[in-house]
Amino acid sequence: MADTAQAQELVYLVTGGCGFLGEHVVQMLLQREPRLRELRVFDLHLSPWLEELKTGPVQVTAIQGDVTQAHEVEAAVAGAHVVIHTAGLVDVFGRSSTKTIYDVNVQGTQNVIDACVQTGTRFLVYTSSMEVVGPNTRGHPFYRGNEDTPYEAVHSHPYPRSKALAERLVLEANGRKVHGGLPLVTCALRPTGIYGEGHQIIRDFYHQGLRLGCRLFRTIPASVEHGRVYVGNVAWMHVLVARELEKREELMGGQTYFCYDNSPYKSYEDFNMEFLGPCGLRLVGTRPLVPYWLLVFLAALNALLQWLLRPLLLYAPLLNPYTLAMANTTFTVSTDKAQRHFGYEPLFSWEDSRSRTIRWVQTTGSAQ
Ligand SMILES: NC(=O)c1ccc[n+]([C@@H]2O[C@H](COP(=O)([O-])OP(=O)(O)OC[C@H]3O[C@@H](n4cnc5c(N)ncnc54)[C@H](O)[C@@H]3O)[C@@H](O)[C@H]2O)c1
Ligand SMILES: C[C@@H](CO)CCC[C@@H](C)[C@H]1CC[C@H]2[C@@H]3[C@H](O)C=C4C[C@@H](O)CC[C@]4(C)[C@H]3CC[C@]12C
Repeated sequence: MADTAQAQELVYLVTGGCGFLGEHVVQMLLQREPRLRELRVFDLHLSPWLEELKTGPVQVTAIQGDVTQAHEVEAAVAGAHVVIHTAGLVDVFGRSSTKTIYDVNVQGTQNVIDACVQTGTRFLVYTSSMEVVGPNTRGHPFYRGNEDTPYEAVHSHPYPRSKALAERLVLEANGRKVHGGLPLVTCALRPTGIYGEGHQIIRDFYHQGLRLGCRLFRTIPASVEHGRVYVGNVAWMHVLVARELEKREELMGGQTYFCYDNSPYKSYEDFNMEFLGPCGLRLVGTRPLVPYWLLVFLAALNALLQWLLRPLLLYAPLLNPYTLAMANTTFTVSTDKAQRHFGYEPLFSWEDSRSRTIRWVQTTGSAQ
């Protein structure tokens, strides 16, 4: 818990604070922000673990609310010094309509910005995504790129499009006068694929592997590298940015930062095997066992079935043309911008991140 010897004066608001990343941000703030007086956790669905936090030295206020409702957002933001906006609809599988994705990710972000302006909150950290850059629909590789690497960002899917629009809103809001006359200071963090305790897709792959006799079958060439970052390090970056924005507003205001750490560059499937292997699963094949044209066909078939079945039921498998393109396109980041701008170093080593994730898969994996 926070060091109570320092003056506890700050009020933070974390939107989406009960999500996969949001929970880690909440825990990290409690452990690593000694100036915290109150932590407001705003989410559509409040988690039971919040109750346990209410007995600590920091006042934890749980707020059940919807970012699409401007009045709810404004009430939550009023009096906060810093807002960390992680709430979002993460959907690349077609579970939600395009309109719902835009309402939550774009209008919800606009509501957060407006609430900061109206109530006088000066510091806003936005959780963006690598997907505002790519991979693009043309499958161009982004190999060890950084924030300045030229890349043709072409979005056809509502999720990356919504994240790109929302990120632009946040960056354009930097410098706007908030209530009281001082400027708003904003920045955006762009995680690559996050992994760690609470990562639902790893759990799904684990259960799929168990059903297939402790095997998974390689579908993506091992040479396609996919950027991944440990959730604890992403949370740590959020906490550091929130802390440093005040001191370095000229340098950091309006900036974007990829989230990175020392996780190895691997294909999506080989990376997952770093955790699933020690849990008893095996990846069969050194090369893809299914020809690529067949995967393309199956992905298109899934999209067609989703569309045909929509009036009757929700059919949203992992494989669709977009997720196939993502998994099959190299997108890796190599940058030190966060280190240069605000002194970020990963808090968790790769070995630590890996063993924490393995432990989590082992303990929660069989409980389904
Ligand atoms: N998971 C990743 O690999 C990844 C990578 C890059 C960026 N991101 C971004 O990180 C953020 C968090 O993602 P996550 O993986 O933790 O997702 P998540 O779904 O686990 O968490 C999102 C949280 O937002 C909440 N939320 C959704 N709609 C809301 C609404 N209308 N009002 C209030 N709360 C709402 C959800 O209840 C949930 O608790 C998102 O903005 C996402 O775009 C995630
Ligand atoms: C072809 C399949 C057979 O094994 C594999 C499908 C894997 C996909 C389901 C995932 C491959 C890449 C993932 C995405 C990536 O890690 C980055 C993301 C950014 C973030 O903002 C949200 C999550 C995600 C879109 C993530 C989702 C799952 C993949 C598409």
